[in-house]
Amino acid sequence: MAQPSNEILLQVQGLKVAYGGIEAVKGVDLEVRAGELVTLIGSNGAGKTTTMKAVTGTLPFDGEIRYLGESIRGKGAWDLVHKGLVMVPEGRGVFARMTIVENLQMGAYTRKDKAGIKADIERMFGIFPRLRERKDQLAGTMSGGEQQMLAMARALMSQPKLLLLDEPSMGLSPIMVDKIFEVVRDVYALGVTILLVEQNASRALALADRGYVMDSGLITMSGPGQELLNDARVRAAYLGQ
Ligand SMILES: Nc1ncnc2c1ncn2[C@@H]1O[C@H](COP(=O)(O)OP(=O)(O)OP(=O)(O)O)[C@@H](O)[C@H]1O
Repeated sequence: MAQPSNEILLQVQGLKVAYGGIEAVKGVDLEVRAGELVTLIGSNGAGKTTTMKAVTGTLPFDGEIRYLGESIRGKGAWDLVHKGLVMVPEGRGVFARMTIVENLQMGAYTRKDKAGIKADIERMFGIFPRLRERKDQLAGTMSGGEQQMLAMARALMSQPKLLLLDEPSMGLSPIMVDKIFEVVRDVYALGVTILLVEQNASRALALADRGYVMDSGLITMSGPGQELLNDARVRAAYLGQ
């Protein structure tokens, strides 16, 4: 398993985001270090996706967000993708009318190394055998779980330094949820740093080095994944126990 280092890839301090007059994020602090798998859990409407959107440069915000030690303020989303900050959004967003191989090639658009891209497509087929079986199929005709795998593989093609996954298990059957969490674990084991947003708190905390609990726009608890998993308040509020 990847060893967390001391290098802070992402640092969020006093983050506030409002939609019109409504504050969705009210002062969030969090950080992700190189090699970590960190999860952000919380119920519907807690502000998780809004936090991710601010981090990826797609929403205006108050407070500070630093990626690789530099403020992201004024940097466009594409700029951040080029620097390795890549998000797989909720709802996946694969290119429906392109094949799986074409989607993977699109994921590598920031790269010029043709041989490396070809080798990485093979590597993705190793991690996601289902995609190899269907490589010439149009992405829009794949199942929800297959599209989620493709979205993750496409993101990995850009060789991210920090991969943000927004609710990858949402809307999937229990078997596919198992598969997706296995894949998240495998990708983490490859050494990719991950910030995983999830409503499936028990599965996310079981995998994560550290977790943050978000409620009504604020971080209410944080700590090692296992510790949060065993915490009575977390169990009562998010695990139904
Ligand atoms: N574009 C928008 N305009 C107005 N309000 C919004 C917008 N997007 C989100 N919100 C509101 O901001 C709050 C936080 O939403 P957000 O999507 O960040 O929550 P979430 O924790 O990701 O929830 P979920 O798990 O349901 O996706 C919610 O009250 C939501 O209704």
